[in-house]
Amino acid sequence: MPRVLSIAGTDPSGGAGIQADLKSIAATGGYGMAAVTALVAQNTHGVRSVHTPPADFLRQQLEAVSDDVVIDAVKIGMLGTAEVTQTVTGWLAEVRPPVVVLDPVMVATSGDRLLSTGAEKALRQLLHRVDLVTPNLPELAVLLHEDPAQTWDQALDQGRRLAGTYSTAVLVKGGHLTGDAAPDALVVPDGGGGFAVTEVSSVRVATKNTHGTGCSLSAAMATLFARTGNWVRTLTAAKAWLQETLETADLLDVGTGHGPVNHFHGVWERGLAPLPGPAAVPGGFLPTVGSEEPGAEGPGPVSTSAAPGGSPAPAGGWTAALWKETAGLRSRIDELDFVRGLGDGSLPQESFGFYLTQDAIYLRGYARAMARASELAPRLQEQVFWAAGARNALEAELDLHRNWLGPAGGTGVEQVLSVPAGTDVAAAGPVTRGYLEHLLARDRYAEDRIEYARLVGAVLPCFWVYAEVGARLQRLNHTAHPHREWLDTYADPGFAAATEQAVAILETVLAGDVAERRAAQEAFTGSVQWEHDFFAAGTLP
Ligand SMILES: Nc1ncnc2c1ncn2[C@@H]1O[C@H](COP(=O)(O)OP(=O)(O)OP(=O)(O)O)[C@@H](O)[C@H]1O
Ligand SMILES: Cc1ncc(CO)c(N)n1
Repeated sequence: MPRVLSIAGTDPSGGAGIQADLKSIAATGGYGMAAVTALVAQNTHGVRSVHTPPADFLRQQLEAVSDDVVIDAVKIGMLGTAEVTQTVTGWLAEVRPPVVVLDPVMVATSGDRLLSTGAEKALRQLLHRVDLVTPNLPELAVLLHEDPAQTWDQALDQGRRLAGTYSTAVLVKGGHLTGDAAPDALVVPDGGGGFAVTEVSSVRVATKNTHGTGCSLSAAMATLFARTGNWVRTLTAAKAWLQETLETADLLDVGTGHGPVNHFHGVWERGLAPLPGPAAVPGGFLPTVGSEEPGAEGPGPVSTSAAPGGSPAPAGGWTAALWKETAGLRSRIDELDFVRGLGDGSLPQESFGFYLTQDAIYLRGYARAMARASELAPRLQEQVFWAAGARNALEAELDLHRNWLGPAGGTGVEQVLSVPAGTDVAAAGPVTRGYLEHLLARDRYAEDRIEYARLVGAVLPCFWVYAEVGARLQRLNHTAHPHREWLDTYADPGFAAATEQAVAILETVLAGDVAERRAAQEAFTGSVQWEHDFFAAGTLP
């Protein structure tokens, strides 16, 4: 568990500053520590007064930690004075923690100043020493000596200038803009004068309880980066978590002004289940890498770095539980003659040919199920993801079938593909038919959101079981394996990354209400059973 140190001011009402940081670090899977820069008498209405202990005493706090504890990440918040800022800069130079995130706190949500004007110069020096800086729009403007951005494009431009000036990654935060979205973007200098810009947007939550969102987000970023080593993943996960804390903020009853966010709601809702492993992306927010240029290929807009040869991890407690629940069924899949034969290359050609022809029929229906999921998706990123998934099943995966079967077998595939979509396919075996009926049984549920939950559960095993089987079989692989191309497709890191995104969407759906959860769980378990039957049928040409 990463050991994360917050260096910040206090909020005795618990919503911002160090108190928020400790909650955020814990909620996102870190061990939280804290050194206090300033004692702030504040509540949900504003700041009453600030007491700054001697800078030398801050130095003693910092050394007490670093002399004893290995620090995996640092989050810096309110600094208050130039002397405090210089103390932190000096300590960082000696200790060199691996990750430093700076939230350049200048003004509280309430409008109260939290950084003396004389300290801005010292803050600029500190900027050279940090890995990520997370200014809100007014802070971004002050750091650049410019006027605050009025539009998101201006904000991104300013983000690029700040990143260029200080050679540091910048998280541009759109929380202060108006509109339906709460966009954020990571701007990372590429070393050659350019920038990689990754936008992660969420739907703006209608709540006045936003006290401490900036503190909470930056502490979560420090923690999640220590866990993932990847800024894009970190932002994706942090935003998904922050969104959940904002969506449930009104359930708290803390103060009568701008109340705090609900740091632990999602964590507790999931029943204190184990946190996702470093490879998992919790929540349903799918990043668009290079916002200027949406990903054109592959099932998802982004290719993250699932470990080659490993199968995708659950995205959180719900998917972990479901994955575990189907462990018995999945191990029966591994023991099937068909799957063993695929693994050791002994599978007869006719069996593989029969399987591929059935699979070609299946893929067309499967693509329809994903297209329907795209139609019903409540969030833009999911709409894009399922649409891309449908296209990928029809193009990349079907091409594999055509190529593999070659001209002779290909005739069979072309024949089944020439039948109009949605009509009865004479060549479909009973299992193919059954599986497709399960996937496309759309009229059983009246409400769209329930049908969406059911579809997400139903299509998921085809990603997840295949990514797992693909990864496992490839580990057994010999160089001249007859089904190598097939194994390569499903053991591909791009496929694993798409699977991770699909699993993250499933996690979001499962975290919905009981009806959504039940629909997704039943559909998922049903599809794992169908996957088993589909492979089992493959041995009977
Ligand atoms: N109403 C909202 N709904 C969804 N996300 C929000 C909302 N308000 C803020 N955010 C998100 O919270 C994070 C912090 O945003 P903001 O730009 O407000 O920072 P800040 O001003 O530093 O925060 P603070 O209120 O702690 O000073 C950003 O990720 C932003 O997109
Ligand atoms: C101590 C502290 N840090 C940061 C903020 C910004 O919200 C605040 N209100 N208080």
